[in-house]
Amino acid sequence: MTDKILVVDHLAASVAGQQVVEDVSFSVPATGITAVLGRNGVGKTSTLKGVLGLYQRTGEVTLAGERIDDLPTHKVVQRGVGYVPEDREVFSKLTVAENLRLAERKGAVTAERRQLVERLFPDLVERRDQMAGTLSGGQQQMVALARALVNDNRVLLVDEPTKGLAPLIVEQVTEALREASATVPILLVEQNLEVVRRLAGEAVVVAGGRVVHTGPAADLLADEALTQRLLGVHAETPDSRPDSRQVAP
Ligand SMILES: Nc1ncnc2c1ncn2[C@@H]1O[C@H](COP(=O)(O)OP(=O)(O)OP(=O)(O)O)[C@@H](O)[C@H]1O
Repeated sequence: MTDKILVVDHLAASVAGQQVVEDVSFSVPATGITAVLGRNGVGKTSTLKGVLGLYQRTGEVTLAGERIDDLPTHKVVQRGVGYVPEDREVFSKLTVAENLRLAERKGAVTAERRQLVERLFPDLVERRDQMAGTLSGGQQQMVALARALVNDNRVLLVDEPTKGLAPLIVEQVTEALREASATVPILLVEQNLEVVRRLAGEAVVVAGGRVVHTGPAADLLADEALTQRLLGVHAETPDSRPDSRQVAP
Protein backbone atom coordinates (compact mmCIF):
# COMPACT_ATOMS: atom_id res chain seq x y z
CA MET A 1 0.00 0.00 0.00
CA THR A 2 1.57 3.26 -1.13
CA ASP A 3 0.94 6.65 0.45
CA LYS A 4 1.35 8.19 -3.01
CA ILE A 5 -1.60 8.06 -5.37
CA LEU A 6 0.29 9.44 -8.37
CA VAL A 7 4.00 9.23 -9.13
CA VAL A 8 5.44 11.15 -12.07
CA ASP A 9 8.98 10.18 -12.99
CA HIS A 10 11.06 11.98 -15.63
CA LEU A 11 8.00 13.11 -17.57
CA ALA A 12 8.71 14.95 -20.81
CA ALA A 13 5.92 16.17 -23.09
CA SER A 14 5.68 17.79 -26.47
CA VAL A 15 2.99 19.31 -28.64
CA ALA A 16 3.10 20.59 -32.22
CA GLY A 17 6.75 19.52 -32.42
CA GLN A 18 7.70 21.66 -29.41
CA GLN A 19 8.92 20.24 -26.13
CA VAL A 20 6.79 21.87 -23.42
CA VAL A 21 7.79 19.70 -20.44
CA GLU A 22 11.52 18.91 -20.16
CA ASP A 23 11.92 16.57 -17.23
CA VAL A 24 9.40 16.58 -14.41
CA SER A 25 9.38 14.24 -11.40
CA PHE A 26 7.11 14.52 -8.36
CA SER A 27 4.55 12.54 -6.43
CA VAL A 28 1.06 13.26 -5.14
CA PRO A 29 0.13 12.06 -1.63
CA ALA A 30 -2.96 9.86 -1.36
CA THR A 31 -4.75 12.53 0.68
CA GLY A 32 -5.08 16.29 0.54
CA ILE A 33 -4.17 18.90 -2.03
CA THR A 34 -0.81 19.19 -3.79
CA ALA A 35 -0.23 22.53 -5.52
CA VAL A 36 1.70 22.94 -8.75
CA LEU A 37 3.18 26.43 -8.80
CA GLY A 38 5.33 28.48 -11.15
CA ARG A 39 5.41 31.57 -13.28
CA ASN A 40 3.37 31.85 -16.46
CA GLY A 41 4.34 29.55 -19.29
CA VAL A 42 6.69 27.27 -17.31
CA GLY A 43 4.77 24.10 -18.16
CA LYS A 44 2.20 23.57 -15.37
CA THR A 45 -0.77 22.94 -17.66
CA SER A 46 1.43 20.91 -20.01
CA THR A 47 2.47 18.70 -17.07
CA LEU A 48 -1.19 17.90 -16.34
CA LYS A 49 -1.80 17.25 -20.03
CA GLY A 50 1.27 15.01 -20.16
CA VAL A 51 -0.04 12.96 -17.21
CA LEU A 52 -3.39 12.62 -18.99
CA GLY A 53 -1.80 11.68 -22.31
CA LEU A 54 -3.31 14.71 -24.03
CA TYR A 55 0.23 15.64 -25.07
CA GLN A 56 2.74 13.15 -26.39
CA ARG A 57 4.95 12.11 -23.51
CA THR A 58 7.82 9.97 -22.32
CA GLY A 59 8.71 8.96 -18.78
CA GLU A 60 6.76 7.02 -16.18
CA VAL A 61 3.41 7.88 -14.62
CA THR A 62 2.08 5.51 -11.96
CA LEU A 63 -1.44 5.63 -10.52
CA ALA A 64 -1.88 3.66 -7.28
CA GLY A 65 1.14 1.57 -8.21
CA GLU A 66 0.09 0.86 -11.83
CA ARG A 67 1.73 2.38 -14.90
CA ILE A 68 -0.63 4.61 -16.91
CA ASP A 69 1.87 6.36 -19.19
CA ASP A 70 1.30 3.81 -21.94
CA LEU A 71 -2.49 4.34 -21.95
CA PRO A 72 -4.54 6.64 -24.19
CA THR A 73 -6.32 9.50 -22.43
CA HIS A 74 -9.74 7.85 -22.24
CA LYS A 75 -8.21 4.85 -20.45
CA VAL A 76 -6.31 7.12 -18.04
CA VAL A 77 -9.66 8.76 -17.23
CA GLN A 78 -11.36 5.35 -16.87
CA ARG A 79 -8.70 4.38 -14.32
CA GLY A 80 -9.93 7.25 -12.18
CA VAL A 81 -8.02 10.39 -13.12
CA GLY A 82 -10.51 13.28 -13.16
CA TYR A 83 -9.61 16.48 -15.04
CA VAL A 84 -10.91 20.02 -14.63
CA PRO A 85 -9.33 22.00 -17.47
CA GLU A 86 -8.22 25.61 -17.19
CA ASP A 87 -10.78 26.92 -19.68
CA ARG A 88 -13.60 24.87 -18.08
CA GLU A 89 -14.81 23.47 -21.41
CA VAL A 90 -18.48 23.22 -20.54
CA PHE A 91 -20.85 22.36 -23.37
CA SER A 92 -22.43 25.78 -23.76
CA LYS A 93 -25.48 24.62 -25.74
CA LEU A 94 -26.35 21.94 -23.20
CA THR A 95 -28.05 22.41 -19.85
CA VAL A 96 -26.26 22.04 -16.52
CA ALA A 97 -27.95 18.66 -16.00
CA GLU A 98 -26.93 17.48 -19.48
CA ASN A 99 -23.32 18.58 -18.87
CA LEU A 100 -23.25 16.52 -15.69
CA ARG A 101 -24.94 13.50 -17.25
CA LEU A 102 -22.42 13.45 -20.12
CA ALA A 103 -19.55 13.42 -17.64
CA GLU A 104 -20.86 10.41 -15.72
CA ARG A 105 -18.73 7.31 -16.21
CA LYS A 106 -20.37 3.91 -16.09
CA GLY A 107 -19.85 2.37 -12.68
CA ALA A 108 -18.10 5.46 -11.29
CA VAL A 109 -21.12 7.43 -10.04
CA THR A 110 -22.33 6.68 -6.53
CA ALA A 111 -25.12 8.13 -4.41
CA GLU A 112 -22.42 9.66 -2.18
CA ARG A 113 -20.81 11.44 -5.12
CA ARG A 114 -24.17 12.85 -6.28
CA GLN A 115 -24.93 14.04 -2.75
CA LEU A 116 -21.51 15.69 -2.50
CA VAL A 117 -22.08 17.60 -5.75
CA GLU A 118 -25.54 18.70 -4.64
CA ARG A 119 -24.20 19.82 -1.26
CA LEU A 120 -21.25 21.71 -2.71
CA PHE A 121 -23.12 23.37 -5.56
CA PRO A 122 -26.75 24.10 -4.58
CA ASP A 123 -26.80 26.83 -7.23
CA LEU A 124 -26.32 24.20 -9.93
CA VAL A 125 -29.25 22.18 -8.62
CA GLU A 126 -31.42 25.28 -8.97
CA ARG A 127 -30.06 25.97 -12.42
CA ARG A 128 -30.12 22.40 -13.67
CA ASP A 129 -32.21 23.31 -16.74
CA GLN A 130 -30.22 26.44 -17.64
CA MET A 131 -27.97 26.40 -20.72
CA ALA A 132 -24.39 26.20 -19.48
CA GLY A 133 -23.26 28.90 -21.93
CA THR A 134 -25.50 31.43 -20.17
CA LEU A 135 -23.93 30.81 -16.74
CA SER A 136 -21.43 33.19 -15.17
CA GLY A 137 -17.74 32.27 -15.22
CA GLY A 138 -17.94 31.15 -11.60
CA GLN A 139 -21.01 29.01 -12.22
CA GLN A 140 -19.30 27.43 -15.24
CA GLN A 141 -16.30 26.63 -13.04
CA MET A 142 -18.66 24.90 -10.64
CA VAL A 143 -20.09 22.83 -13.51
CA ALA A 144 -16.53 21.87 -14.49
CA LEU A 145 -15.74 20.82 -10.91
CA ALA A 146 -19.06 19.03 -10.50
CA ARG A 147 -18.42 16.98 -13.66
CA ALA A 148 -15.19 15.66 -12.17
CA LEU A 149 -16.62 15.20 -8.67
CA VAL A 150 -19.70 13.23 -9.70
CA ASN A 151 -17.40 10.29 -10.52
CA ASP A 152 -15.60 8.28 -7.89
CA ASN A 153 -12.08 9.21 -9.03
CA ARG A 154 -8.76 8.22 -7.49
CA VAL A 155 -7.21 11.63 -8.09
CA LEU A 156 -8.31 14.97 -9.59
CA LEU A 157 -6.16 17.24 -11.75
CA VAL A 158 -7.56 20.77 -11.41
CA ASP A 159 -6.10 23.58 -13.52
CA GLU A 160 -6.41 27.19 -12.28
CA PRO A 161 -9.98 26.93 -10.96
CA THR A 162 -10.04 30.47 -9.52
CA LYS A 163 -8.61 32.23 -12.58
CA GLY A 164 -10.53 35.35 -13.53
CA LEU A 165 -13.16 34.94 -10.81
CA ALA A 166 -14.43 37.63 -8.41
CA PRO A 167 -13.23 37.33 -4.78
CA LEU A 168 -16.56 36.02 -3.48
CA ILE A 169 -16.59 33.27 -6.11
CA VAL A 170 -12.92 32.48 -5.42
CA GLU A 171 -14.02 31.94 -1.83
CA GLN A 172 -16.80 29.55 -2.87
CA VAL A 173 -14.55 27.57 -5.22
CA THR A 174 -11.86 27.38 -2.51
CA GLU A 175 -14.39 26.02 0.00
CA ALA A 176 -15.70 23.51 -2.54
CA LEU A 177 -12.16 22.29 -3.23
CA ARG A 178 -11.45 22.01 0.47
CA GLU A 179 -14.54 19.86 1.06
CA ALA A 180 -13.90 17.82 -2.08
CA SER A 181 -10.33 17.12 -0.98
CA ALA A 182 -11.64 15.23 2.02
CA THR A 183 -12.97 12.66 -0.46
CA VAL A 184 -10.32 12.59 -3.21
CA PRO A 185 -6.68 13.73 -3.49
CA ILE A 186 -6.21 16.76 -5.74
CA LEU A 187 -3.31 18.00 -7.85
CA LEU A 188 -4.01 21.71 -8.19
CA VAL A 189 -2.44 24.26 -10.53
CA GLU A 190 -3.14 27.60 -8.87
CA GLN A 191 -1.73 31.12 -9.20
CA ASN A 192 -3.53 32.66 -6.24
CA LEU A 193 -1.15 32.05 -3.34
CA GLU A 194 -3.75 32.81 -0.70
CA VAL A 195 -5.82 29.95 -2.11
CA VAL A 196 -2.69 27.77 -2.07
CA ARG A 197 -1.97 28.75 1.51
CA ARG A 198 -5.47 27.73 2.57
CA LEU A 199 -5.68 24.48 0.64
CA ALA A 200 -2.36 22.89 -0.16
CA GLY A 201 -0.38 20.49 1.97
CA GLU A 202 2.45 20.00 -0.49
CA ALA A 203 3.84 22.22 -3.24
CA VAL A 204 5.68 21.41 -6.45
CA VAL A 205 7.33 24.36 -8.20
CA VAL A 206 7.99 24.18 -11.94
CA ALA A 207 10.37 26.40 -13.90
CA GLY A 208 11.49 25.92 -17.46
CA GLY A 209 9.71 22.57 -17.80
CA ARG A 210 11.45 21.12 -14.72
CA VAL A 211 10.66 20.76 -11.03
CA VAL A 212 12.82 23.17 -9.06
CA HIS A 213 11.32 22.71 -5.58
CA THR A 214 9.09 20.29 -3.66
CA GLY A 215 8.02 20.38 -0.03
CA PRO A 216 5.28 21.52 2.35
CA ALA A 217 3.36 24.45 0.86
CA ALA A 218 3.33 26.27 4.21
CA ASP A 219 7.15 26.17 4.42
CA LEU A 220 7.52 27.56 0.91
CA LEU A 221 5.04 30.38 1.50
CA ALA A 222 6.63 31.22 4.86
CA ASP A 223 10.01 31.67 3.17
CA GLU A 224 9.92 35.10 1.62
CA ALA A 225 13.26 34.82 -0.18
CA LEU A 226 12.42 31.43 -1.66
CA THR A 227 8.94 32.48 -2.74
CA GLN A 228 10.39 35.59 -4.34
CA ARG A 229 13.07 33.62 -6.15
CA LEU A 230 10.84 30.78 -7.38
CA LEU A 231 7.58 32.60 -8.02
CA GLY A 232 8.55 36.24 -8.35
CA VAL A 233 6.32 37.43 -5.48
CA HIS A 234 6.89 38.29 -1.86
CA ALA A 235 5.68 35.71 0.62
CA GLU A 236 2.25 36.51 1.98
CA THR A 237 1.23 37.54 5.41
CA PRO A 238 -1.89 35.87 6.83
CA ASP A 239 -3.86 39.09 6.52
CA SER A 240 -2.85 39.81 2.93
CA ARG A 241 -5.78 40.31 0.62
CA PRO A 242 -6.84 37.14 -1.23
CA ASP A 243 -6.84 38.75 -4.65
CA SER A 244 -3.64 40.72 -4.26
CA ARG A 245 -1.01 38.00 -4.45
CA GLN A 246 -0.69 36.29 -7.79
CA VAL A 247 2.38 34.59 -9.19
CA ALA A 248 4.23 37.07 -11.38
CA PRO A 249 4.11 36.58 -15.15
N1 LIG B 1 -0.76 23.50 -27.79
C1 LIG B 1 0.40 24.18 -27.73
N2 LIG B 1 1.03 24.59 -28.87
C2 LIG B 1 2.20 25.28 -28.80
N3 LIG B 1 2.83 25.62 -27.65
C3 LIG B 1 2.25 25.25 -26.51
C4 LIG B 1 1.01 24.51 -26.47
N4 LIG B 1 0.69 24.27 -25.19
C5 LIG B 1 1.67 24.85 -24.45
N5 LIG B 1 2.60 25.43 -25.22
C6 LIG B 1 3.78 26.16 -24.77
O1 LIG B 1 4.39 25.41 -23.73
C7 LIG B 1 4.87 26.26 -22.69
C8 LIG B 1 4.23 25.86 -21.37
O2 LIG B 1 2.83 26.18 -21.42
P1 LIG B 1 1.84 25.81 -20.23
O3 LIG B 1 0.47 26.24 -20.65
O4 LIG B 1 2.03 24.40 -19.84
O5 LIG B 1 2.39 26.73 -19.07
P2 LIG B 1 1.73 27.13 -17.70
O6 LIG B 1 2.83 27.06 -16.70
O7 LIG B 1 0.52 26.33 -17.44
O8 LIG B 1 1.35 28.65 -17.97
P3 LIG B 1 0.16 29.60 -17.39
O9 LIG B 1 0.46 29.79 -15.96
O10 LIG B 1 0.33 30.84 -18.19
O11 LIG B 1 -1.15 28.90 -17.65
C9 LIG B 1 4.53 27.68 -23.13
O12 LIG B 1 5.67 28.26 -23.70
C10 LIG B 1 3.42 27.49 -24.14
O13 LIG B 1 3.44 28.53 -25.09
